[in-house]
Parts: sequence; C-alpha cells; structure tokens
Amino acid sequence: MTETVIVVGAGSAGCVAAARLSEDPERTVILLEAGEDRGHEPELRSLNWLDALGHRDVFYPDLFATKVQGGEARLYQRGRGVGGSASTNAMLALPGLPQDYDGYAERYGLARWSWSEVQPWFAKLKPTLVRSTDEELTPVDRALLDSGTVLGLPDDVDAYTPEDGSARLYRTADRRERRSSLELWLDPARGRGNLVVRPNSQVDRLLLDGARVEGVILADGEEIRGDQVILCAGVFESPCVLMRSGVDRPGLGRGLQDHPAASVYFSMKPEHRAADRAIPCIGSVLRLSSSVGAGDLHLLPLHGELLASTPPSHGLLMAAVMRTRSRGELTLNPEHPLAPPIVDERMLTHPDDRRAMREAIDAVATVLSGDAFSEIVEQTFIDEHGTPVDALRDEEVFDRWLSTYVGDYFHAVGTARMGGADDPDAVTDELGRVHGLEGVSVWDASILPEVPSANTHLPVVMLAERLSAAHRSGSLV
Ligand SMILES: Cc1cc2nc3c(=O)[nH]c(=O)nc-3n(C[C@H](O)[C@H](O)[C@H](O)COP(=O)(O)OP(=O)(O)OC[C@H]3O[C@@H](n4cnc5c(N)ncnc54)[C@H](O)[C@@H]3O)c2cc1C
Repeated sequence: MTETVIVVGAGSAGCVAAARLSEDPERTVILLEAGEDRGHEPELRSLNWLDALGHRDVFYPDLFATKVQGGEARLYQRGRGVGGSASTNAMLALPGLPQDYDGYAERYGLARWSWSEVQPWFAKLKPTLVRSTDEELTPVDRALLDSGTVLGLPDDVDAYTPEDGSARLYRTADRRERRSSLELWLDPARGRGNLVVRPNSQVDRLLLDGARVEGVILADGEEIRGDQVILCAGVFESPCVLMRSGVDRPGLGRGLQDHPAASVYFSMKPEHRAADRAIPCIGSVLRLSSSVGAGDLHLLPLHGELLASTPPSHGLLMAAVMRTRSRGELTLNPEHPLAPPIVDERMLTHPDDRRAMREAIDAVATVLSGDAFSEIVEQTFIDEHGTPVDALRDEEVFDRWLSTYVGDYFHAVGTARMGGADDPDAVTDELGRVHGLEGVSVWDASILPEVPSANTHLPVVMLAERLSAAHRSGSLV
C-alpha cells in the first residue's frame, strides 16, 4: 500500500470521495462517520421525502441556527449517519446556473471552477438522475407546471438548462427508490479490501506534527493515522474540526450562505386532498428572475401531510431566493466544543436579498390567484391564525412575517471557502487543500464560495467527483 487516506464524514461528498479514492487498490481508505450505518432503512430509500423527514433518528437533534438577526434559534436540518444529508434530503437535483460558477472565477480568482470547467462534470451526472413523469406529479405540481404563463414565462422547460419557466424536477433516484451518494457510490465500493467504513466514529481534531497532519483524533481519544485527511463532515462540522485543531484563518466559519425561503400554505378543495404517499411529494419548480438577478428565484410546491404543526391535506408554495448576498457565521460552542456550533445565518441582511424575497412572495400570490391554482386551492394562509396571503401586501406585515417565518433551504455553504493563500477569507486552495497545513483538505459544501442557484447536493457531488479525479492526477481536469 502506498497511501492511507482518512475521509471524515459519509455524506454527499464523503461517500463519493471514499468510493473514488478506493478504486486504486494501492491506496487504503478509512471512512469515518459520526452517526450510525442505517442509510438502507425503508424510510430513507422511499421516493416520498416526507418519510425521511419523519425519521428523526437520522438528523442532528441539537443543531440550531438563528435565521435572521434578532430572531430565535431554530433547528437546522442536517443528516447524520452513513449517507449523511444525501440520505435524508428531498432528492431534488439541479446543477445551478452558469453565472454561479463564472462568479467563482470572477470574484474569487477560481478560474478552474468556472461554468465551462464544471459543466462537463454536471453532464456526466445527469444520466444518474430521473425526471418527473406525468404519473409522478401531484395536483400541486400540475398546477405549477401550468403557471409559468401567469408570470409571462414558458411552461415545462428543462430544469437542467438555465431557462426561466416552470419545469419538472430531476431527482437523485430511480423510479422506485433513492439513488444518492450512498447507493450510487459507496455501496458498490463496500466489498473492497482497501476500504474501511467506520460508523459511530466522531472526529474531534487533527493529529498534527507542526504543520503536517498525521491523522485524526476521535472524540473518545482514539488516534487514527494516515497520510492524508479529507474533511467531508459538512458545512457545520468541517470548519469545527479545523477550529478544534487550532486553525485560525480569519475566514474560517465565516462566509456562511444559504437560500432564504418562506412558504404560503393552502387548503385544497376536497377532490384534491388525497396525496398518494407513494409518489414524490415535490415534482416541479418554477424558476424566475427578480429585479436584482437572473434566474434567482424558485417557487417550489409541496403536497401532502407536511409537518405535525400544520394541518393535513394541504399544500404549500415555497418562495426561495437562490442567489444571496447576505452572509452569516458559525463559532464553536465554548462550553461544549464537540457539540454542534453556534450558527448565526443573518439571512436577508443585504437589502437586495430582502427585495428579491418581496418579489418572490408577490410571484407566489400571483401564481396562487391564477387559473391553475384557483382550480385546486380552497383557501391560502401564511400562519397558524389563518391569515390570508393578501395580508403580505402591507410592508410592515411582510417584514414581521419574514422575521418569524423565514427559514433556510438546507443549502448552507461557504464556511471554509476556496481562494488564494493571500486572500484572508480563503481557507483552502482551489483543490480544497487547507492553507498553512500539509496533508489536510476539505471537499464538501464548506468550500463553495457562494451558494449556487441550485439545491446543493448535486454541486457537492460534482465537487467531490472532480477533486477525487484531481487527487489521482495531481491537478484539476
Ligand atoms: C432535510 C434536507 C433536505 C435537503 N434537500 C435537498 C434536495 O432536495 N436537493 C439537494 O440538492 N440538496 C438538498 N439538501 C442539501 C444537501 O443534501 C446538502 O447540501 C449536501 O448533502 C451536503 O453534503 P456534505 O457532504 O457537505 O454534507 P453531509 O451530506 O451533511 O455529510 C456530512 C457527514 O459528516 C458527518 N460528520 C459530521 N461531523 C463529523 C465528525 N466530526 N466526524 C465524523 N463524521 C462527521 C455527518 O454525520 C454527515 O453524515 C437537503 C438537506 C437536508 C438536510
């Protein structure tokens, strides 16, 4: 054996990294995961995301985030266990827009992460996805697919292209079950003699000899030695492992971005109330542009029995701002450094983000009053008091509502971002190697410098695929 690589965290990125790196029989790969190995339980395989969402044992119970300044800290959903968030997410798969990646090149000097560089990698991932068929659409999906025209946009465009309009979603699934990082990458690799998968192994910090990393130290004190450590512990934990190891780059933990999202609920007319648990509960999206960005808003529908806190037999339209300028940060919990960090998202602090959200909610109201939704919707409401969506026309009501109800879209990135060594806010170089240390890299959502205009699983898989290839060849291809 010539090299031992320790991969920390078995989620979207870690499953890909461990599988790809262990293709070389000369390399030993040890995949360490804090949670259990239960990614094959039926709830996590189900095509209906609500089954996974209801399986609380596979989420971190104690990760909280303050969404907006002055607001309460609320639970942040994050998958825990082999499969990570890739086994608990809603399976929606989008690559993002050319301007997202061209922005990485322009604003952060990351020319090798421009759209022309990443597009071929997204093209290779497309055959692993399925696109919603007519049979898989809920009544709410069908109404949304007919609603682009209400906003002057085309209906039923291809979501994998940058065009605005209503679109059927692609999913990390086949026609029967989830097919994500665990199923497509890690499972086929598990029989290899040079790959060890260790659940219930939370990494505390790096094992260091000066600036040279020699392995990791687990929370129970066990030392595991290796030549390279690749952190894939996710946007909240990879920076914490570095912080607990004494890394103090100014940008570490800063630069956190997510998509702010807020939902308008509605009760359905009786003939549309039954949601079939077997079909995916989200099958479409409507992409549009605000006055501050192109393709920067998503309207996403959901149909079915949602959360315990909301009435059954209803649906919602969620408005999400997909290009954001606001940034938050995370810090270690001073009393319990091994517990989840303190997360302050500071969403909507930038006026453009607030303006984009205003326009997104106006678009929701317009769509809900169009013919397609009037056919199926009985009543709209924006809170537990049954306040109708029209109340949001008032700016004061709108701001109060946002401060209480705006959430994230589970798409956090940016807490250990890529950039040059002379860029004080950069934590890693363009290959994910941590500046100032030798032998440790970050390959997960933490290193994306801005949140792309997409649900983040597929961009993270693209990142891990590309960095795995670079690890083999020595440079980005
Ligand atoms: C509820 C939910 C719904 C989502 N829906 C979608 C969607 O539909 N489409 C989409 O594209 N994206 C979606 N996302 C976002 C997407 O899943 C994430 O962006 C992506 O999975 C992040 O990948 P990652 O590898 O960075 O982290 P993760 O997949 O979160 O993996 C990190 C792993 O590291 C482990 N870990 C953490 N700390 C340690 C430690 N110290 N030692 C060892 N292991 C550790 C964790 O337990 C976890 O398994 C959703 C996310 C959630 C939570």
